[in-house]
Amino acid sequence: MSERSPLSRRALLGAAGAGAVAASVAGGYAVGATRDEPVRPDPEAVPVAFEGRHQAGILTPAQDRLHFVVLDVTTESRDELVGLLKEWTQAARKLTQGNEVGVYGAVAGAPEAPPEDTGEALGLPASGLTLTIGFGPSLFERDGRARFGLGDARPADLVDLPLFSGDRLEPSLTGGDVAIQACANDPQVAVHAIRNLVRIAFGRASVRYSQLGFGRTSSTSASQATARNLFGFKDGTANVKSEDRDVDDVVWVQQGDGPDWMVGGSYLVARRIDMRIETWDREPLAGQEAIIGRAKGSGGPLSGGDEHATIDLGKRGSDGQPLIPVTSHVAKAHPDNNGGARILRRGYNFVNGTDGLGQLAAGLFFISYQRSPEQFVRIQRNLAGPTNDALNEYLVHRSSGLFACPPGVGPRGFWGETLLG
Ligand SMILES: C=CC1=C(C)c2cc3[nH]c(cc4nc(cc5[nH]c(cc1n2)c(C)c5CCC(=O)O)C(CCC(=O)O)=C4C)c(C)c3C=C
Ligand SMILES: [Fe+2]
Repeated sequence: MSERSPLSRRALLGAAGAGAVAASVAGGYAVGATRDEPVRPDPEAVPVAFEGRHQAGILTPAQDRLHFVVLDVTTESRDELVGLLKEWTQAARKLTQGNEVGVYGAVAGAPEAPPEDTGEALGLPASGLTLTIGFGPSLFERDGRARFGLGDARPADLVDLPLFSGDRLEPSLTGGDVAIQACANDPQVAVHAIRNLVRIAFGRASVRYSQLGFGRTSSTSASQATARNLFGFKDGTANVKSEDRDVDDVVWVQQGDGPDWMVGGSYLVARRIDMRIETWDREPLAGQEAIIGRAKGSGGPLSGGDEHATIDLGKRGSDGQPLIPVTSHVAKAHPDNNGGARILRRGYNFVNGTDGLGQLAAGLFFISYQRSPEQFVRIQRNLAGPTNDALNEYLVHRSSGLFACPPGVGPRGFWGETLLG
């Protein structure tokens, strides 16, 4: 046994505190707590449980940082794919609990060999790290040919998302076989996790693209304050929350929805949406608010009230016009205008430096989870296009991906066991 195993990275370096409060937290709820008693995991000390009925990182209160990676599987051997998923799971178990990858980790191995763990998270706590995996349509079938014997296992609605009006997708940022979402309250912890998982995949899968994110643009628990996006608006106010009565219906695949291996799982949509920041910044305040449909300061709907007041799409001003313009983003995205469709948003701001014109290469890495891809498609169809959502003038959708996230794993299970086990 290595000298540090099974201690956490922080315990290894002698920092106090982390181990003492290592209470187990399942998906953001303390063990024994009811669904009505959300707890806010201490971002520094308390690891989020890796095992459970559902994968963590979906209903878990959204952490502050993201590293999202999409990979293509380069082996065509089912055994090698299963081997990779098992190794990833073993590493993910350790990483999410604040431990190093491998038996000897970063510094306890043979000096002649490259370390098993890359080491940049030594001394850092688990930082609320969650790792969530999803499988793209191309893992099952490519160019009309089944892969890994999975042809019949592909859920009928796991197909590439349709091209929406106004989409300017870059092929290198679109599709992909496997997505892994790392969320943490420390960016170095999220980056370390993805770097080590990618390293483990060497020879079996290669990176298609990855994206760093900061400043969560959605809260997923009523215990969280609403953060702001790069247009300066509170984002996530009307999001589905883990405490909502109907959250299971919105997010988790149920028996009878499709293949049994997805029961307890969820569909992940990822879209890199570039935001025309400089153009937006020239828009007067009242114009910005009319485009969103909410007040910039409080986040309250333009129909009146504070941030969490109910939106009244029918309320009219003295001029007879709806107080929330019909082309505003919230009007177009509202369930009442989308056959009741709702989604759990879990996106992040990003800035990829500046473009060739000196403008911020920034936007929102949109992530949503839903029981069926149709929920997202319905809303996005209503938003997309120049004559629909007024916000579109300031947005460009650059990437698109749909991934089937299997249910959670048990103590001896592995990621994707219900599909490939
Ligand atoms: C297809 C789904 C959605 C995309 C894509 C999307 C992009 C996007 N949104 C904002 C900013 C805000 N969105 C807000 C609300 C909101 N957005 C969606 C869906 C998509 N947004 C929904 C379902 C809702 C809730 C509608 C409702 O029921 O009221 C808000 C308001 C605050 C809030 O409720 O979260 C803002 C602000 C940006 C900047 C963006 C792309 C870059
Ligand atoms: Fe939105």
